[in-house]
Amino acid sequence: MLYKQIGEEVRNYIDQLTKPRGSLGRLEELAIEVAKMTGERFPRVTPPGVLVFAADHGIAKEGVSAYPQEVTAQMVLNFARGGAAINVFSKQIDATFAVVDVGVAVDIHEESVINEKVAYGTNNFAYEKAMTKEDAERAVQVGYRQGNRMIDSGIRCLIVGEMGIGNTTTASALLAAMSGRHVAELVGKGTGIHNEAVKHKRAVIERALMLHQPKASDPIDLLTKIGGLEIAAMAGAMIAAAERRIPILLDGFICTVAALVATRFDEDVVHYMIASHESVEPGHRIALQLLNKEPLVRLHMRLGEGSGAAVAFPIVNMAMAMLRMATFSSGNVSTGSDHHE
Ligand SMILES: O=C(O)c1ccc[n+]([C@@H]2O[C@H](COP(=O)([O-])O)[C@@H](O)[C@H]2O)c1
Ligand SMILES: Cc1cc2nc[nH]c2cc1C
Repeated sequence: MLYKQIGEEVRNYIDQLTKPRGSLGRLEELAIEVAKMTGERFPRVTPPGVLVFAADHGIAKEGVSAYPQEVTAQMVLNFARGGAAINVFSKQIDATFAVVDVGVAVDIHEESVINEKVAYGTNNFAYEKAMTKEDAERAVQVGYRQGNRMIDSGIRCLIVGEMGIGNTTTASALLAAMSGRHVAELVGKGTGIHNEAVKHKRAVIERALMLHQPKASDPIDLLTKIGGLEIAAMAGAMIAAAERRIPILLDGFICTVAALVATRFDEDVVHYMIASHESVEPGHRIALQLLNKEPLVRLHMRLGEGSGAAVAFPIVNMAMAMLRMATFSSGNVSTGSDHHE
């Protein structure tokens, strides 16, 4: 559970720093939140860790993505060679980076890719269950193990990213099931499909939900019927981070849906999450609302990989730096009157 007392102490301390009370806005709240998570009065979020899980989706066969399934494996190789957006952004924030194959449809022959393949992609959930219960559990455990491994290496903030052609369809199905909202409200263009294809994507998801009737409160039932292997692993990694009191910086739509799945395993995990950005994908706003999180930035991004979280990370880091300011007494600055708010 959270260190509420330390949070209060940090709140009072921030009011002694040499600035008008409340003038650093959300940064003040971020410092208090991270202090409550970590139990530290001067928390550090560096170095951050970026853990990308990749997997394929049988539902891609329904023509719901703008790109072919092979792109998942091709992008995994690109991550391994440092050519993706998340590689460039990770370097920029001095992050520890790792990519895990938890369910890509082909074998990946690349040493730097962690091989934790649970299956060669999921089944097409338009017609059958996405995976077995055992595979859903295994994928969560992969994430839990890899999350712990990354934390063991010394990271102080976890960014969980993903790569998986078709995964906005999977994430939309999961979100519709968990939220009870209409698919039409939350479905979007993913990698960039046209309006007619969005209608088709919506119909595919609606039919699949009718077929499977997943239980909204049962994460293994959700993952088994309409889930994704990388989404399961992301949930597992978040559970590990929360247990270890490591702040989790959420990324976009798929990541935030994985976060919701994680809260279905353990509702306390939500207290360790910080929302980074708001993706263009319409379901993202809904998923963030369900977690009761306000994003730090809106940059019209819709890439995934952990990229939005990496972009927002310096803001979180800046909030921790704020705590190193002088206080009114140490800095010889006069305090204001009692008339301020
Ligand atoms: O993070 C997001 O909000 C986001 C929004 C749209 C697309 N993506 C990425 O694009 C891929 C899924 O898109 P799609 O159209 O194949 O379902 C997957 O690899 C995600 O990382 C990610
Ligand atoms: C090229 C490409 C890169 C990605 N990164 C995350 N999802 C992606 C989807 C595509 C198509």
